[in-house]
Amino acid sequence: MPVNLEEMRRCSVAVDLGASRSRVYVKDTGIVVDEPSVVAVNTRTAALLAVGEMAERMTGRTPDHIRVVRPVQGGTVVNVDLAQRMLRHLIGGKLRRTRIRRPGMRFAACVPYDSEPLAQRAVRETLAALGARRVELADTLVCAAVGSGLPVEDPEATMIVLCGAGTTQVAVLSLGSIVAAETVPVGGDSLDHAVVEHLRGRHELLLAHHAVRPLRTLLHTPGRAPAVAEVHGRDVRTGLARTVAIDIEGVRQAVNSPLTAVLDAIRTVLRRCPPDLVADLSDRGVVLAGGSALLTGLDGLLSSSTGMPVRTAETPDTCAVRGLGAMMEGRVEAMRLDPLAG
Ligand SMILES: Nc1ncnc2c1ncn2[C@@H]1O[C@H](COP(=O)(O)OP(=O)(O)OP(=O)(O)O)[C@@H](O)[C@H]1O
Repeated sequence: MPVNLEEMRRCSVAVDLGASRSRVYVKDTGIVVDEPSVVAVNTRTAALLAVGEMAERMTGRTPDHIRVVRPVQGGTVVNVDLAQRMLRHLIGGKLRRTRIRRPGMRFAACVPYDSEPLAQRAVRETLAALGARRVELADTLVCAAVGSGLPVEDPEATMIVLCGAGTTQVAVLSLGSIVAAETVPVGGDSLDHAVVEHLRGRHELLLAHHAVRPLRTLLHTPGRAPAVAEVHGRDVRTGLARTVAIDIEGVRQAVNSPLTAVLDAIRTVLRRCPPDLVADLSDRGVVLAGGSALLTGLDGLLSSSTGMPVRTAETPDTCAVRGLGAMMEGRVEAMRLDPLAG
């Protein structure tokens, strides 16, 4: 999906609808929304009870008549109605406070490079309900590369690994387009799942998904992390609350295991690239973006496994929406490839 930079410059609101978080960037203002893509609904009345952070805090704690729903999965809007209502609440009056004129508002949105036409239509429909007269779409990978400060329009290769909640996308870009790309269904959610399964198998302890987050901060480079940590959960057999001392190295190994799919994806993309571009990459290395790029030690793991330099983008979680914002604000110059005369 080639990005039309001319059309992008006419947009005033950029949206990145992620499985984990939704982000909205307003031209010349910056990010105005960065909240979990979660809604809580009363199943009896269909009323929306909470959105964003508030709805996420309700996960796993609701009575029968309240359902916590994620309207976006794997970068695809799976429930257009709830996604519209969620965004309307998250954006609220924020656009009114900017200089954006409502009639004729143009939106830009990023979608996975391999998204189906139906999935693209779902994004357009979602944003139309917010008053978008026109929606320009761009590849999330290209947006994240721009947001990471990569010179994507240059005739040199850049590699980006975008680690989200549900998926990881790997691509080599050159001249503003994707040369080769691969997606694997491994992201922050599967890493959390691996930790939960490890504790259930090794320690017979059931851990709530939100309780995994504090454990991540312990996964520092070997040598500096504590060897053991105390974790509170529920005993699998008795159902009673229990505290166990867990071995951090075991947790680290459990997290590393799904990451082999990411390494395979990197190798596949490299194999599909022309040798000249692979040579560029051995100098330039790989840039990690997406929220899961914040996982401590991920850059070191990928670097030691691929032999290439790996750096994590600055604020990797918001790269994609900031990249869209840079395109809207005209901060990305396309390389002119006009046909030569004669
Ligand atoms: N400090 C951190 N350490 C490790 N993982 C983190 C950290 N902060 C966020 N994450 C993980 O990053 C993921 C969210 O990343 P991101 O915001 O890029 O996802 P998304 O764009 O909503 O998802 P997707 O790209 O799959 O649609 C979550 O799984 C979250 O657990």
